[in-house]
Amino acid sequence: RGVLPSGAAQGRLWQNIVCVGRNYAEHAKEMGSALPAEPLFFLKPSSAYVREGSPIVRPYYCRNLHHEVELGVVIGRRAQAVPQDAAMEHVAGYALCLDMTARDTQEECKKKGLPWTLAKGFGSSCPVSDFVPKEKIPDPHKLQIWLKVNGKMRQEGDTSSMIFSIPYLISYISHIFTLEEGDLILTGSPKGVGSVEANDEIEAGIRDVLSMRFKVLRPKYTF
Ligand SMILES: O=C([O-])CC(=O)C(=O)O
Ligand SMILES: [Mg+2]
Repeated sequence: RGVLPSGAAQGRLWQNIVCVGRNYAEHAKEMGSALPAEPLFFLKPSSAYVREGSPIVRPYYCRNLHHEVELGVVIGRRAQAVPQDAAMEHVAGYALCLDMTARDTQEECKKKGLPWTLAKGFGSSCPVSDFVPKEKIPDPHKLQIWLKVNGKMRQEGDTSSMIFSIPYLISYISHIFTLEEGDLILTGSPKGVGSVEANDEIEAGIRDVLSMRFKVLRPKYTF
């Protein structure tokens, strides 16, 4: 229906954060990864959200914090084992998201065959923009998403280049677990991911729709 998710309306933001990896061929290539035959998923805790005005904090164990700009899809209605052709009825709208990644930690996890939680799920790893109701986005596969660091363009991608489409992803995920109102799906990063340092300013946007800014802080604690 395009209604604002109730949690978001109360400033509580989203629920589950489901991330898709390697959904753009050129990003898979820059990471040295093979193209996925099936979608790759991981989760972030809902406490990973940050909104504009709050900083992105590099986790203490990370020496190489990377930005990834991604289109977020906000679920508006419970989706359990939905077919692709009905999947978009479960979408309330969109948000721009950053999948902040401890890249050095992720490399270690990959080498050891360990899960990516430390690399992807730390507090403030999911900056999100304002909610955009779906009525404002006639075709989510025709959006240009971009990201600048300190005013310099780093990422420019077109959502038409996604390997797996939004209805395919919703249907696929909904056959694994139930998606609920307020859940957010990060649809993967285009190429151009790279490092950010303390005090850098990240600005990102969906062309002609919105933009957002976040500052990067050094870790509060070191062990
Ligand atoms: O860490 C990665 O490269 C996987 C990922 O999140 C993406 O492709 O957006
Ligand atoms: Mg990502």
